[in-house]
Amino acid sequence: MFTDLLRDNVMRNIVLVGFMGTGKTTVGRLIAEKTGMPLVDMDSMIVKRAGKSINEIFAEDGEPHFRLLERELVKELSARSDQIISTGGGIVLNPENIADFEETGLVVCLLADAGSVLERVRHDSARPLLAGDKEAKVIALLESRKPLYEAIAHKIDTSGRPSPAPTAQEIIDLYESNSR
Ligand SMILES: Nc1ncnc2c1ncn2[C@@H]1O[C@H](COP(=O)(O)OP(=O)(O)OP(=O)(O)O)[C@@H](O)[C@H]1O
Ligand SMILES: O=C(O)C1=C[C@@H](O)[C@@H](O)[C@H](O)C1
Ligand SMILES: [Mg+2]
Repeated sequence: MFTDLLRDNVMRNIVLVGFMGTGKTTVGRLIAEKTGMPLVDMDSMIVKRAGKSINEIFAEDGEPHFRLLERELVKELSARSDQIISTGGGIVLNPENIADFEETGLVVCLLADAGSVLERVRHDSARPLLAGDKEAKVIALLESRKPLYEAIAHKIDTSGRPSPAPTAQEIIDLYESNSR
């Protein structure tokens, strides 16, 4: 009985993790469109609930407060099923977040090399951790977080892929083969 419940629930969510600019939001949106499952973009939900931007949360309340908001939202979302969840890039910083998501979903890590990330986030100033010398920050942060992203079992390297569509389809195929 218990194993039946576990088996029924184990692949219910699709959770996208990865560094900034790897395409979690964009690919999540496409998967939601193709499958009809609802999308929860964690950054957008945090912004909506806080009533201020991520830049404002970091500047006014500090990064530790943002990580707490993320942690609370992970607990809430991992208790639900049948959603696509696009996480923020720093979700891997707390291993409890990944453990919780793995309980009820397929966790997929999107990877991209520094050049591809820079190309994708070049004109965007909504990411406080990349303020200032964007190139230096991407290279340093990507390097320091690499082991955390590499530790995720399912990974897709999106480097040099001009379109998010093949990545979305790959994830849908993986989800379907894991749900069978
Ligand atoms: N192959 C690709 N896959 C996904 N996104 C791509 C790809 N090529 C270019 N992009 C573009 O990269 C940009 C950044 O993607 P997106 O905002 O989805 O990243 P993210 O992983 O959600 O970042 P963050 O962690 O900061 O929320 C988007 O404008 C998207 O259109
Ligand atoms: O990689 C990170 O630490 C972040 C990524 C974004 O998605 C946002 O969650 C925020 O800008 C922090
Ligand atoms: Mg995003």
